[in-house]
Amino acid sequence: MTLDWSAARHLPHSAVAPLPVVTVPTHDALGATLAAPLTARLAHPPHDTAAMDGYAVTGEAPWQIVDRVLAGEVPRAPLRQGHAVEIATGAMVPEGTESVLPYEQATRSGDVVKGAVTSGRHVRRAGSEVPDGTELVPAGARITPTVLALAASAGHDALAVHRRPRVAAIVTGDELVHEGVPQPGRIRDAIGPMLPGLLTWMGAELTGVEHVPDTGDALRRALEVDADVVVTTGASSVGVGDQLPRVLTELSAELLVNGVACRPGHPQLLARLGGRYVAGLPGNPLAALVATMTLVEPLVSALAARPLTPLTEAVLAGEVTSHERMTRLVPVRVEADQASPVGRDRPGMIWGAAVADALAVVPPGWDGATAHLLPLPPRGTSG
Ligand SMILES: Nc1nc2c(c(=O)[nH]1)N[C@H]1C(S)=C(S)[C@@H](COP(=O)(O)OP(=O)(O)OC[C@H]3O[C@@H](n4cnc5c(N)ncnc54)[C@H](O)[C@@H]3O)O[C@H]1N2
Ligand code: MOO
Repeated sequence: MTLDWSAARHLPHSAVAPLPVVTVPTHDALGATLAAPLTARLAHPPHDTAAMDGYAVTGEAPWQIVDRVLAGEVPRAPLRQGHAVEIATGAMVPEGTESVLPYEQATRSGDVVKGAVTSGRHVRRAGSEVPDGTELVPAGARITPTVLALAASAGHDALAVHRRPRVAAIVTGDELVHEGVPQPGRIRDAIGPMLPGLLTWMGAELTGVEHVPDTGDALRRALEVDADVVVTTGASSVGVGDQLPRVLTELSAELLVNGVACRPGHPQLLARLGGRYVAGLPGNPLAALVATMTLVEPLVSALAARPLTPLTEAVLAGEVTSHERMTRLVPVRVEADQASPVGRDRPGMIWGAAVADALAVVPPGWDGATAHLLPLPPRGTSG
């Protein structure tokens, strides 16, 4: 049951329910999804606040300096005409304050200060930025560091969220080594080092990367890990050492995807096993990246109650040939709205993807000018 690439990418969204809603302390909510709109529990600023260091004043200059209020203090009395209170940025201004005169615009002589003010300047009025009860961020948004800052400033100690899906990675392949230059017949593990950053970037919480020998028993034991999703690498094809399809059949797993019509990455699969999902990535590193973006990213979004990540679109420059039956996923650099293939994109090569911004989606028979893009983690601008 090989699926068309686009259908395979959409399938986790239609077949997988979000993780249940839990309430977590705000400081633990980074990366989770808001299960309810984030609303302001208090006005912001909560009180009339000085926006500059200087003098809170009212009426016409000159003013007699009668007091000083620092951030965190409560003014001792309302401000009267002709009076000034020395004030710090962020401090609560006395009732009756019209404006704040910054030090730079003030002329002080003893306890008397003068200067030109515009009425209302440099005072942030209570609730002027956020009235109490305002809906700040809708349900379904990912809790980024700035959403977390907003939640805290809006008075939330706990948030109702769909937590980040917990993902365990299992790397198979008796030929793999994890340090140094491999001996003949062996190869360095490239996928184990790639998965943590990729999974974290897409909003999952990685529980660990386990290296497992190419035996059915070892794989079966490893699949018992406590996680929402188990991502396996290698062992997905039809070779004698390729245990995953056989083990999943023995365990009566429900196969949701078994093969995707794409190049590279066609021997990828998705199964439901007890309360967990198993995503099988092919062993070739570029194929594994394609499968992660095709099945795991939408699966993580679905479990986290987020919409399917929208694809961007760009003009596809250079010589790109389509496959007659398969969707090709081509590493490209993106500048303005133009995507240029970087080459070095054989299934066993990760070089091209390492210098690419996205994978261009080239459907079967494509001969258009533009293509959809699957963005990869940002790589900066180092060329
Ligand atoms: N008779 C067939 N053979 C193959 C088919 C097929 O349809 N019929 N499909 C080919 C395709 S396409 C791919 S992709 C691979 C998938 O193979 P597996 O998922 O079973 O992976 P392995 O056989 O274990 O490894 C394939 C290749 O990748 C290297 N590898 C594996 N893991 C890693 C890793 N963590 N880091 C770096 N490189 C890794 C491994 O040494 C092999 O060279 O099957 C084809 N064969
Ligand atoms: O997934 Mo394979 O070549 O399509 O690497």
